[in-house]
Amino acid sequence: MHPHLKAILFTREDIQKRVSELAIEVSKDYEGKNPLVVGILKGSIMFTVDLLKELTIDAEVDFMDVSSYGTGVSSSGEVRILKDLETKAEGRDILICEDIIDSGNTLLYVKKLLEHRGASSVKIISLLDKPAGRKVEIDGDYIGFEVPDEFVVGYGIDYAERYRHLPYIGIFNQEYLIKD
Ligand SMILES: O=P(O)(O)OC[C@H]1O[C@H](OP(=O)(O)OP(=O)(O)O)[C@H](O)[C@@H]1O
Ligand code: HPA
Ligand SMILES: [Mg+2]
Repeated sequence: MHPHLKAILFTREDIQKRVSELAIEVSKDYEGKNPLVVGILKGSIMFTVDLLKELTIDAEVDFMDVSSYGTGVSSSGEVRILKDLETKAEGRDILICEDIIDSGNTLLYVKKLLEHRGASSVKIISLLDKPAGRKVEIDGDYIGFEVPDEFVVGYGIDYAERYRHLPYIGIFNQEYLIKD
């Protein structure tokens, strides 16, 4: 385990197993459709790629980069688009692919935006859900795991851009917070 973590929540194997289960569910629900999977950079990189590899339906992928955390551990509430989709959302069945739903600010913003652009349907898949963090009303349609009210990192998820490379997900030890 990385020395800056307090505990491991989900091992590489736990994640692989759950991603496969989610891919089966998604493939069944989107049978005969050609969904646009929208990965939200950067936290969802590993999840988006691993999920795509296991889908048994035709799917396309595109990415949006949105950010609201900076170097802190709580959402600023202000969501900024750093990179927009290259694909037209209009008329598409969109599956937003996220790593974590915490306050809900990011997903509420992205979901509303894609609906506004005329998507036929917009659903959310998130590997993690932290219900205790919620500040706005939004739910995922597919959730991998629920997590406690702790700051988690690994498998794409960062604290101040660190720990994304870890193949497992754990609880960040806040003794290692960067103080400025
Ligand atoms: O529900 P919320 O409180 O909005 O938090 C969830 C979002 O915050 C994190 O992204 P961040 O803005 O840190 O950017 P990153 O994905 O590049 O790390 C995470 O990857 C989610 O996208
Ligand atoms: O628990 C978290 N960890 C890392 N990034 C996050 N963004 C929202 N919640 C979290
Ligand atoms: Mg982040």
